[in-house]
Amino acid sequence: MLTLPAPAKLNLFLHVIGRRHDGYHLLQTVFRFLDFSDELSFELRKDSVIKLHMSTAIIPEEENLCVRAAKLLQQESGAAQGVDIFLKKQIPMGGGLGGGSSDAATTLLALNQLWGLGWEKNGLMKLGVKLGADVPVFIFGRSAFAEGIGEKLAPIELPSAWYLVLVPSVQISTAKIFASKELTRNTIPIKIPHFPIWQGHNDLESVVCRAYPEVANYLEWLKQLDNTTIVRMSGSGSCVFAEFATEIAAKAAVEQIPAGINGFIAQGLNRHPMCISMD
Ligand SMILES: C[C@](O)(CO)[C@H](O)COP(=O)(O)OP(=O)(O)OC[C@H]1O[C@@H](n2ccc(N)nc2=O)[C@H](O)[C@@H]1O
Ligand SMILES: Nc1ncnc2c1ncn2[C@@H]1O[C@H](COP(=O)(O)OP(=O)(O)OP(=O)(O)O)[C@@H](O)[C@H]1O
Repeated sequence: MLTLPAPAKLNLFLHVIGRRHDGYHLLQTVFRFLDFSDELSFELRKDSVIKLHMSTAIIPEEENLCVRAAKLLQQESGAAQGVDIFLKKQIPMGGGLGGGSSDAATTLLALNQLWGLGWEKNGLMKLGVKLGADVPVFIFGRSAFAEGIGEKLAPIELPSAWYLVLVPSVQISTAKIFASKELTRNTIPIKIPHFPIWQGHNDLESVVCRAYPEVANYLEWLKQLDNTTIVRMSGSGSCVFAEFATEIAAKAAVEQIPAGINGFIAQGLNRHPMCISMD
């Protein structure tokens, strides 16, 4: 049995700078991993079946991104073996933390190893983007500045930071937010090496806040905290976060969360937790 983490990510900013002919949006964003993860275990099977095991089925098995990733890799590589996948979810779904994409990436990395395929990272990333725009960065394995639809990645080293993440009770469809008429799609492109992250913004934030007042209220609450360096929404929401330079400051903030609001603190990582075995 091989057990591996699938970490959450934050988009420290997310600028929408245009749109492709197929409707996908051109972005500029910074991805950062968190030490807050789902857990996946993999066990080889004697037959070619791909089977998912979860304590509570959140969505139909064949729609789960782990199963879709495993089937796609099996199909593209011609692997004859199957696998039992055991998934423990911790990352909120539809929260903008990339949980489904991270589960898919960990599955591709694990099966490349277990099935003895020997694919390079680049090949796995190209396969990954077919499953979702957020999948490649989890295979890339480093904090990154991303362009294109989120798949053109350049590594960056970010200063150490802790994050208070608030989890509104709504799940948000990424496709719906990108389809909004109100979305600003013409943010002026920036040159990342010289761009201060705190000056960035998330173009999806105002669209989400209008449709989901709970998200707007959570952001307002974070903004009144002391010692924050950034307060923003991640991805297409619903989760919002505040960045702190020290763990002490993040812990002081988490203690102030009003009853009934769900949140957690996590450290920002510059490497995917599997990175040591991946490189
Ligand atoms: C918002 C982000 O999380 C930021 O990292 C990602 O851009 C979304 O990545 P994801 O969840 O992996 O998204 P996908 O599953 O590829 O796309 C879901 C839907 O969002 C829209 N979409 C997604 C990414 C992108 N760059 N432009 C888009 O317009 C498309 O309508 C697509 O059908
Ligand atoms: N293993 C999985 N974990 C979570 N969601 C999954 C999984 N497989 C498929 N999904 C589907 O994908 C949708 C988006 O899931 P996810 O939790 O990754 O959203 P997200 O964090 O908003 O994504 P992103 O930030 O990449 O837009 C879910 O609503 C669910 O229908």
